[in-house]
Amino acid sequence: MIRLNLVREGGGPIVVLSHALGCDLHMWDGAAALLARAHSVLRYDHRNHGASESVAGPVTMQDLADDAAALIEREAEGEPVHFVGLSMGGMVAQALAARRPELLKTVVIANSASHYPDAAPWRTRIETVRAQGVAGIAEGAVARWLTPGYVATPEGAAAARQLRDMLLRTDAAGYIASCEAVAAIDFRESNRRIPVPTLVIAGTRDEATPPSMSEAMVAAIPGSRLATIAAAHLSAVERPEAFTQLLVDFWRSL
Ligand SMILES: O=C(O)CC1=CCC(=O)O1
Repeated sequence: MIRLNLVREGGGPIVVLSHALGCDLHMWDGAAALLARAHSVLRYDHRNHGASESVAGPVTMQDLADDAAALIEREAEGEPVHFVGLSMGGMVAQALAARRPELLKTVVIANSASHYPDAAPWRTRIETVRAQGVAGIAEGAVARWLTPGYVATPEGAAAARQLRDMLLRTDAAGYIASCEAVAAIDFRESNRRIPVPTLVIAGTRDEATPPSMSEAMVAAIPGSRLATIAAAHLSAVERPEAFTQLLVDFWRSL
């Protein structure tokens, strides 16, 4: 079993937070503080990210979902959890919900995709990281993550700096392996078999995973709902109050 770094805070129903590519569990600092008022919030670093174990060699999204399943089995001790994944975390959520639904009470897939019709941008990104390290893609990544208007505020500028530092701490080989896993996803069929109540969240200003990708997931996942947030790719960072309110409203509505 891969050793995953985790933080657990608060008390109540368990909410597991799964972060984006090139981030770590601190991506959730704002949202976790709000959720921990009434929930037991468990956030973790994916393998090859943050303070979790680095594993040499290729990785698939199913490997990341298996890591999350092992974590839930150990930490939740049989209690199904609310699983919230953003971007790559949302891809883990899709894999987990199709293969291990018994572990989940609900699933939230935010700013994510079920498939990339064109893998060429991922090949370019991988080549850039091979040549220049993660620093070579840092500026572009942060520009996709937050809206310029938010970054122009003192709070947004601090968030942008924190995210950039997070990305720069990510090991290049682990980042490349994760990009390969992201580029290869195809949940278009398995999403039709997700039996868990599902909320899909789209950022209206998200150019990395535009709202059309969220609409495609909602069309595939039985009974799923779509909500939108006026934010770029890391909606939970830019709008933590709006993001967590959507989660709470969704859970209350069931
Ligand atoms: O890094 C990006 O540009 C967008 C992204 C796709 C999957 C993920 O986690 O982030």
